[in-house]
Amino acid sequence: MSSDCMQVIPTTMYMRAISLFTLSRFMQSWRLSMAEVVLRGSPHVLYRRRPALVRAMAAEARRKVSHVLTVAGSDSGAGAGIQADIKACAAAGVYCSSVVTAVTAQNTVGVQGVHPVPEDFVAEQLRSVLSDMEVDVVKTGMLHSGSVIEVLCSSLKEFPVRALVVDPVMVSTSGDMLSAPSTLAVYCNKLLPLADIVTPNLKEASALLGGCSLKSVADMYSAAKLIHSLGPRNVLVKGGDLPDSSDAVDVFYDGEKCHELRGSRVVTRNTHGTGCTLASYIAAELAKGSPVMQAVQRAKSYVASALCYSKDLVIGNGPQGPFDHLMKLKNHVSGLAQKPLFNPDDLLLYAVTDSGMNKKWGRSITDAVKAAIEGGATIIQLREKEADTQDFVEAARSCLAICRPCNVPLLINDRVDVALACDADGVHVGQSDMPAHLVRSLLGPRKIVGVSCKNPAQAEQAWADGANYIGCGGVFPTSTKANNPTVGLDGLRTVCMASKLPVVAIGGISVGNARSVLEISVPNLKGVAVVSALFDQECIATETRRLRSILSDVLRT
Ligand SMILES: Cc1ncc(COP(=O)(O)OP(=O)(O)O)c(N)n1
Ligand SMILES: Cc1nc(C(=O)O)sc1CCOP(=O)(O)O
Ligand SMILES: [Mg+2]
Repeated sequence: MSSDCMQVIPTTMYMRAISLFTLSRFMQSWRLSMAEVVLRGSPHVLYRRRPALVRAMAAEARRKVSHVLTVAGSDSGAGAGIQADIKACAAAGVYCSSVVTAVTAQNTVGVQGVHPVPEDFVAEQLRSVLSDMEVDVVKTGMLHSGSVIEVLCSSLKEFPVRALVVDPVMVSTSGDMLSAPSTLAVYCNKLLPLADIVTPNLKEASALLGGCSLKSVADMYSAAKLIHSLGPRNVLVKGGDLPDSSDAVDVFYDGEKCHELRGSRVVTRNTHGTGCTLASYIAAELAKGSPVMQAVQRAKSYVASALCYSKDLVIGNGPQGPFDHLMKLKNHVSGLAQKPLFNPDDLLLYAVTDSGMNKKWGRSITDAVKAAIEGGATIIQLREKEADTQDFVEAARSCLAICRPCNVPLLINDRVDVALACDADGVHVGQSDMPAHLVRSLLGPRKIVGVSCKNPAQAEQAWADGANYIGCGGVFPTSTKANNPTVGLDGLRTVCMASKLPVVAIGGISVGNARSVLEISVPNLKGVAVVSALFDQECIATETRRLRSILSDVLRT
């Protein structure tokens, strides 16, 4: 092939992959004028003159796909291993390539055979993927021998990636050994020091620590710290097998602090592959750019939802079935792709309804919600303390029909059942309502969960429980909520500074004092939540407009 030919073929392919947007951004960064592009004419001429530019443009176009490489064993039953990893990444919307370390014959009964792939062929697969594709994150599963681990470590040195997630698979959930005992030392000495996060279950944590017994959450704290001292940046010790616990408790240690992550235990036989799935989902979230703790929370919440959806699946006759990674694929995943995640800016003017006030002014809840949206409310919460369940569900459905076309999220106060029944956008709970981690696991990862917090400890817990935002109050005294302690502007500032989540201030806020609230100028204070300032007024739309204009004004200055 002539050198001209070699240039023309890749150029045409590259140019097809590049959007006009990418082209214009590159024209800016390469100081290339449109005249130059036009004068240089066809793509292959551009490539011949400025090959580095065209290659960089193509790389930019390619980087748009987040990519996890799983290095693991194949599970013929497809509940765990490579097959689970690919499905979990697909569910997270991330591309997943695979290097197979072993082929196993297994089903819902157990592991009938393991056929290891020779390490030089593992090395060849690694080279094929890593030398060609832009892998963001590598996730490891079954690594059956010390030499396979060594091969992986040297590949990672040659082709560094953004993060390494190590699921130290040594024993299958059915109790079968999946890696030789001699691999342990290589895991500890070579692989763990490279890991961004390692995710052992109780048996694996015990094996990594020389066989100590782990029987309580306190033991898990100690194990997490000891494993951290082996070199990984973060450790997640999974407590799914902890005896006598109605909750699934995991302990996450980031080198500074241990966090207890609680989720409700889903009673099902279909748990085969939960470890692989969790680690892969963490890898997928890291590949998309999530911070580690957020990646762990999202992965936990995904696994909890997948287990719920799979609890009655009947696949195979053995004691441990697989679960359904691509749950609700038909009607849900396509919807998820379009539905944006929670946007903290929506907290700006948070309107909370009150049926007593609506009754006083002779309005329906739908008219009140319509007026608040017309005036510029950015999120609505239905707080119906007295309503019968049936009436509440009906009202929520009618309000959703108003909010959805306006892209205004609708949350339900206290009542997860009502939110589920009408497919609301989320739920707000207080300290004595359903615990936020349960709300999160019942609603799944894509709904909004808000928690009322009056102090830093509650704010920290809300974050660990997987909430999206916190409500902090009462900022000022209020007659809308009885016996509500006031935290004042100082208390609000203290909570905002401690909170890793966005905050909305609540309690006694009105057009007269809203400016002083936003002016405490803490970046994660995103807005104000109000009841009487909007709904105990003659004209809701007018009052909402006044408040909105004050808030927008403070944000501009
Ligand atoms: C945005 C927002 N913040 C706080 C609350 C109060 O919730 P809670 O403490 O559960 O009290 P009730 O509203 O249920 O009486 C809220 N509803 N919204
Ligand atoms: C529902 C609620 N929660 C509060 C808290 O402090 O958590 S204060 C409050 C009532 C807010 O009503 P108004 O805007 O009329 O003062
Ligand atoms: Mg409540």
